[in-house]
Amino acid sequence: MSGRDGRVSVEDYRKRLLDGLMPLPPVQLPLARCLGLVTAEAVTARVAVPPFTNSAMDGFAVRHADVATADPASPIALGVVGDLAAGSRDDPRVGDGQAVRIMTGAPLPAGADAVVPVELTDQPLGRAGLPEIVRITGSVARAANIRLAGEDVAMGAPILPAGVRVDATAIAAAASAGHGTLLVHPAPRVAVIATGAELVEPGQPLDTGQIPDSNGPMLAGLVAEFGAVPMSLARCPDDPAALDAAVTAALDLADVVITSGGVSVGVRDVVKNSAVADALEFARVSMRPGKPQGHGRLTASDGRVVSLLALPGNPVSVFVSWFVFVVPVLAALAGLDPASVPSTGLAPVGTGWRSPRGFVQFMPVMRLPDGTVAPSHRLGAGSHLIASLHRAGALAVVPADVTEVTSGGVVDLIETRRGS
Ligand SMILES: Nc1nc2c(c(=O)[nH]1)N[C@H]1C(S)=C(S)[C@@H](COP(=O)(O)OP(=O)(O)OC[C@H]3O[C@@H](n4cnc5c(N)ncnc54)[C@H](O)[C@@H]3O)O[C@H]1N2
Ligand code: MOO
Repeated sequence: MSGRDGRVSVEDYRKRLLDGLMPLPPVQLPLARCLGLVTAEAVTARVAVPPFTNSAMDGFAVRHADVATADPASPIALGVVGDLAAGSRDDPRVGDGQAVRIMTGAPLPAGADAVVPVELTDQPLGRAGLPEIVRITGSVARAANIRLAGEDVAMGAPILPAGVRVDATAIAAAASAGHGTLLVHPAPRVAVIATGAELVEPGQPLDTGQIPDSNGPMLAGLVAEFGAVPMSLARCPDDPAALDAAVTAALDLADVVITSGGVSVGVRDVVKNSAVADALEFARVSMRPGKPQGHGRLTASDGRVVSLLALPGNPVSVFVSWFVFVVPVLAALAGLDPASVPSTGLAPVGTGWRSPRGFVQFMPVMRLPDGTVAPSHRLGAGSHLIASLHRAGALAVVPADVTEVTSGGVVDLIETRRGS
């Protein structure tokens, strides 16, 4: 199914990829397996946080009225009637003229309405026997050093909305509010197929016309960097039957299949010449690099619908296509709003460059010490410049009607570096 592919804008092509794409069916997972996944329902507190009123200090639980006038010159002596450690189930009562020794996090005993830190008593800091009498050498306000039950979050109050990525603090919130599991969308599983008769395993000697496969390892790395699950990495010669077999195998493993190469107008462009192509739509997207693209939805043997994204072969085109098309697809499957990705920004331009009219240009740029950006390679946006791409921390996005990016102006960015 080759022939003339329709010309389409970046925005319209992205819409086609996302049209009707639903999040993966949610699963209930233990908290330890939820990191990076997206909540599939709103989470409310099963228990109040804190679950009971407790002490914020190591010291003595007292009646405020008893110690209101205490100071170093006229300490107030109280009888110690109990000793509460965190986790203690004892239930002493503080009466007039009495105190209970208490540790941070222990439940406030009945009758007490303030906690005096040990520093404002005659007791030694750290390990010490329980005294019969404590002398309070300074006053504290009523309710001082007390953390009220539910003052962080009341029972039944919202903890996490649906549709947010679970990070470490979200896990802590859910745990503290009584949850051991969360209903989340699983991470999309991704299979990668690099096509091209010229490709050899990285590190192997090169015969005439051969190049190392860099797209395959890069895509597998991006899959992992973006919290999806790399399932398989296949390399496929320019043989349509081999590609069809590789895609059939990938469909059974993955929620998304990504191919690189073989989507242009060459006589051997393998993706276009395969039987799989009958289920794909090919387009020339008004962007540079990344112009030739293909996509479709295929059915795995178990009936699941799997998105296939057929990216062009040029390595920088693959990298650009990842951010512009694959990241929103993965976000939609993961349960996120695809419009919220990739992360973007603005930067002043240090060194300007030219951009082709009629195409959105994605220029790999690096940040200079003065905070401005400049192309990360002297040859600019060449789609084959893979060995220098790691120097770029972002892609500058130049609108289709702009032909010159000038030093001193500003430019939109897609941030491409993660975890730093
Ligand atoms: N007559 C035309 N020729 C080309 C056009 C066009 O419009 N008319 N478009 C060019 C553009 S733009 C791109 S992008 C490429 C896309 O072509 P394919 O998707 O068919 O990709 P291939 O031909 O298979 O490979 C292109 C290039 O990338 C290298 N490559 C491929 N796979 C890998 C890999 N896994 N690791 C490293 N490098 C890879 C490959 O050797 C080629 O150099 O078409 C242009 N041509
Ligand atoms: O669109 Mo191609 O991806 O410019 O190199």
